[in-house]
This record gives sequence, structure tokens and C-alpha cells, in this order.
Amino acid sequence: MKRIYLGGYTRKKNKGIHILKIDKNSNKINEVEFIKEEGATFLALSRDRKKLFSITTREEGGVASYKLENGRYNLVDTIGYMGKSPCHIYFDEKQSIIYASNYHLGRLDIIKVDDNLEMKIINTINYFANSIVSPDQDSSKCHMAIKDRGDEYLIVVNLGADCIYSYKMFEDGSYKLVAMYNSKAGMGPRHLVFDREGEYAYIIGELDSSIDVVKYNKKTGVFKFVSNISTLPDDYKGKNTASAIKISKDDKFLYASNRGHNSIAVYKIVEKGKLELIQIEKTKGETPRDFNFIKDEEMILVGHQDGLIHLFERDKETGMIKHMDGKCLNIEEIVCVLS
Ligand SMILES: O=C1O[C@H](COP(=O)(O)O)[C@@H](O)[C@H](O)[C@H]1O
Repeated sequence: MKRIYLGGYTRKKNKGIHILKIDKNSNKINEVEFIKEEGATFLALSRDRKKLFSITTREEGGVASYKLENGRYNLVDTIGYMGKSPCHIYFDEKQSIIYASNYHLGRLDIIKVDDNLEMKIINTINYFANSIVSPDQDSSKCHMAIKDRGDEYLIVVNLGADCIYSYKMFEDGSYKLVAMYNSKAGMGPRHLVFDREGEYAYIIGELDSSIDVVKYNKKTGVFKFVSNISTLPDDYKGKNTASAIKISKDDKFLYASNRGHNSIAVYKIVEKGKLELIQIEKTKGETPRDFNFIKDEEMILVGHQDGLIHLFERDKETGMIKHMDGKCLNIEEIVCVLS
């Protein structure tokens, strides 16, 4: 069974990165390694899992690299003094580059990683635009950067500007902007996920708790709006910020988390780009910030920023999820779940 990596804040009891393994017969989850790291909110892995990268608040904020040696991850390098620590990192395996999205500084740092995992910032993209709808959009807020499925373009999500940018990236960290997608003003795009073919993407709006379904042109990097759907029940009037969005491997189901309503919304992808809301399941914790499929997508593990880890069983045929009573782990302040 693949390992599960948890990153989170270390403001209270949490002290670093938790690496877990699930027993496929008993569903018992054991911690197989713990890495002490300050403010290890977001993580990234190489495909072979021998390279691990983490955000850190050490040295006034930055990124740390770890190498798997003799079954354990050892710290290799830290890029510190980034002003504020980033909120999301993505490892581009092909170009050996880390893209570090900085929410608080509204910028993207482009970090070259050598074979020994020593890192160096080779370029920075600064964003200055912002929307005026929400107080959370008082400046650019770079929330995520990922490559598209074909590894052709880098997609950068700016919550503060209600904007998604597509770039052609070059080995030396230089870039060319090829397209821009503007979401509805005030949506506050946070994360996005592509379907397997990379033909459609689903963008989650933190500030208006909705999902934009968009068609993606793999050749040009252009996104085109298809539809929008809420992540909340119609009658919910409380505060909410939507957080993570994940798609099942078979492209049949989409999952989105709600912080405030404290739930996961489940959608059936009825046909390419068309969503039908089939379930909204409470997560039984406060602020479900991230979640992921585990045990070959038979289960979902939900990490709460203000609560524990909760487990859900998942019906692969119907996509529906069900809380597994008695199955929760005493790990708090979680921001990132990799599996
Ligand atoms: O989703 C969110 O992310 C931002 C950025 O994360 P941070 O760990 O860099 O602070 C966070 O500030 C915000 O509260 C939250 O909604």
C-alpha cells in the first residue's frame, strides 16, 4: 500500500510531517515515519517518492528538500528568508523545478532542484492585480501552480485577482504567458484539478464556495467556461470557504471540501464537463482543509485544520462516501494530504 503524507501547521500540538501506512486487511493506519519540521503546511513528492519537498517556516519561511535514504527522509537543503512562507508547492519532475505559490506575497517562486536536491531560486513572477469584491482580495494571492496533464503549460491560480494564468515555461525559469482565464468576480479561485485526458478542469472558488467547470485547450492553454455549481446545500446560510478539490482515477466522480459547513460535496461527472451533486457528507471535524483517496480509492482520508483525521469509506461504483465511525486519528492542524 502506498504511503500517506500529511503536512500541516505547527502552531499548537502538531510538530511536523506525518507519514502513514494503512493495513489493507484491518484498515488500521500506522505512522511509519515522523519528520520534525516547522510550518510544514504543503508537501510535494517525486514520482518515485525518493524526493520529498516541504514548506517550512524555519529561517523566516521557505522550502525544504528531503532525500529518502535507507528507508528514511533526511533533510538536504532549505531555501529560507522568502519573506513569508509559500502556501503550495508543486514539483515539476521533467524540468526539476519547484513552483512555490506565495499567497501572502502574491508571487510565484521558481526553484531549480539539482540531482542532490540542493535548491536555488531562478526566477520569480510577481502579481499585482486584485479584485475588489471580498476583503480577502486586497491584493494578489497566488494559491496554486501545477502543470497541465500533458506537461505543456504551467497553470497558476490567483485567488486575489479571480484569475488563472497559463504559461509556457523554459528550463532556465523564463516564461511566456499564453492565456488568462477570469472567473466570476469574487469567486476567489483556490485550487484546480484536471480530468485524466486534461480536456476539462474543475476550479474551486474559496470565497464563493462554487466550482467552475472549464474546457481546456491542451494546444493553446486556453480555458473556456462551461458551467458553475455550488459546493453547499441550498439552505445553508453560514460562513464557508471551500478548500480542496479531487477527481477519482476513473474520471467519474469529483469531491470538494467545505470549511465552515465542514463537509465534502460529492459530484457525479455525468458526461465530460457536466456535474451532478449527489451527496454532501459532514466530515465530523472543523475546517477540513485537505483530503485524498487512500487504499486504491476505496477510502478517503480527511485532514482538518481545527480537528482530527477522519476516514470515510468510498463506494467506487456510486462514488458515495460514508464516515467510518471509530476511525479517527489524533493528528491536528492538517493542511495537505498526499497519497
Ligand atoms: O486556504 C487558505 O490559504 C491561505 C494561505 O495559506 P498559508 O498557510 O500560507 O497562510 C490562508 O492564509 C487562508 O486562511 C486559507 O483560507
